[in-house]
Amino acid sequence: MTVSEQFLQELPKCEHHLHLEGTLEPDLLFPLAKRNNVTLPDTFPQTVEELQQKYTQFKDLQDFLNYYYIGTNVLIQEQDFYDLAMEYFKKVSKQGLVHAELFYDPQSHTERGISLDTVTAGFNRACIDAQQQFGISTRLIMCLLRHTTVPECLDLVNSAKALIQDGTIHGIGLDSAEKPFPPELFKDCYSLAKSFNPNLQLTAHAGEEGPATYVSNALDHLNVTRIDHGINSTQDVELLKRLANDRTMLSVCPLSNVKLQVIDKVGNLPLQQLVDNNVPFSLNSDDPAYFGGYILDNYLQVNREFPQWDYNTWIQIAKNAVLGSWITEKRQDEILAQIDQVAEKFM
Ligand code: HPA
Ligand SMILES: [Zn+2]
Repeated sequence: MTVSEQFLQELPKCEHHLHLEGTLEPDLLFPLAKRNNVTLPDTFPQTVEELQQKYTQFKDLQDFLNYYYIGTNVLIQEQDFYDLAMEYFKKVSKQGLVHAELFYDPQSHTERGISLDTVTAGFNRACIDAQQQFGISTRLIMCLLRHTTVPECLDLVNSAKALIQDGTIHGIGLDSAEKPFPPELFKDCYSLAKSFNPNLQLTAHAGEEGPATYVSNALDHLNVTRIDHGINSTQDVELLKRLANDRTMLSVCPLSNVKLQVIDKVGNLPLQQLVDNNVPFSLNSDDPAYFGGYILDNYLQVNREFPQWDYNTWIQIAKNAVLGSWITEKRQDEILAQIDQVAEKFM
């Protein structure tokens, strides 16, 4: 028996794996290119329809990233970053999202001469407005691009010192092409960032295309307390026990995994194995403009392909997402109470 879609719509949801640059829909990309006089490469699709067609399938993570980084070129002014994030908040405010922890990739902008402060100011202003207008609480997570060099990442961390110290940047993440760049390469970058603020939270993409050892190495060498994707953790039973014991949450991205051909269908994700091993995970959209769905779409597809999950299973997933969020106990209690209210209504 599947649960009702109305229940999943109303269930208070927390998102932990969302790249703000990955919310750039084709129908915003082209107007921004025009507004900022940015010429896209000749080989890039020239219309919204052609671009949407391209987004129906990617060969792998790198194929997607090639489009993703071209897309970032249209973001120039502080207002562009604000508009981008606000479009995302408007959409997910209608999908039951109550809390969002948001990645952004400063190096994809600083390499084009756009300052870290411009990018962060635009995104942060949108976060403040999202709280006011939609009641969505937020955290910003600055990602290091693993295809760049360690000295470049150290420079970024140093330039972010004040933003890390004042908490504007709440966490550090690690993204981009995974397999050639194992997590331990970035050990010094993580420890430097943490030295700026002991309350800084740490996470990293691992075990998306890379093996389970990348997940263990991220835990051992980067001291992360969360793993992004992490689905290949299921290759290692001892690792699953460790994740369960330490309550290390995996931020899983079902539609992304299918679009990047990490898995052939959502139903083949090892989610039942995670449930059975008591490994906490949340369901997320990753780069929704590219992967064909926002957070609710991910919940709905998982429900269709895991029809054995009942209301209790879904409520536990929603609660694990709250408990894995980097928020105060007060905010956790608020969201947990909202979940109980919805549970009462449907069960
Ligand atoms: O899914 C992803 N994986 C790695 N890097 C990324 N950068 C944006 N999205 C992703
Ligand atoms: Zn990601």
